[in-house]
Amino acid sequence: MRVHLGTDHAGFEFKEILKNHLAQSGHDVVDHGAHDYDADDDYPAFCIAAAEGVVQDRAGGIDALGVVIGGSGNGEQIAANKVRGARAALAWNVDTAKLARQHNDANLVSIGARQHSQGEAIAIVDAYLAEPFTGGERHVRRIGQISDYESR
Ligand SMILES: O=C[C@H](O)[C@H](O)[C@H](O)COP(=O)(O)O
Repeated sequence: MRVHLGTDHAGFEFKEILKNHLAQSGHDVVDHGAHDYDADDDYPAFCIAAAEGVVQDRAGGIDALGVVIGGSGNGEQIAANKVRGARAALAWNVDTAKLARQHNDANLVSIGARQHSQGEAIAIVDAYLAEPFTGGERHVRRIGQISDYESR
């Protein structure tokens, strides 16, 4: 699977670790930055670029998901969700990561790197990437309602 990554300084160290982990797991990783540590950088552009990559890939039939990372994951989720077609979920444990795929078909997950040990955060991302959308009628209906609003 292709995995698009975006982070600010707060998630930079974890992003570098995650990038290696995902590559070793066989994923095709696209790093949208930050490419260098800068304590004054801003998360929106990195997260928007990651979300655009996911949406464009999926529209082209490529199996892709995204991970946006920051201190809390809050701003990163907000920024990613400004991209039309993005559904970014803030996951704060393995269960919420799985539910983001099962119920929401979330095409990005947002991680607060300051909220977890690196091992916990990797487990959250792995759980998110591995979990399929159930395709349940009620979930499809609800996601459709959000998409309808987005396209109006
Ligand atoms: O929601 C935003 C993220 O958590 C940012 O990573 C965080 O606000 C960065 O904080 P600071 O600039 O104080 O390192």
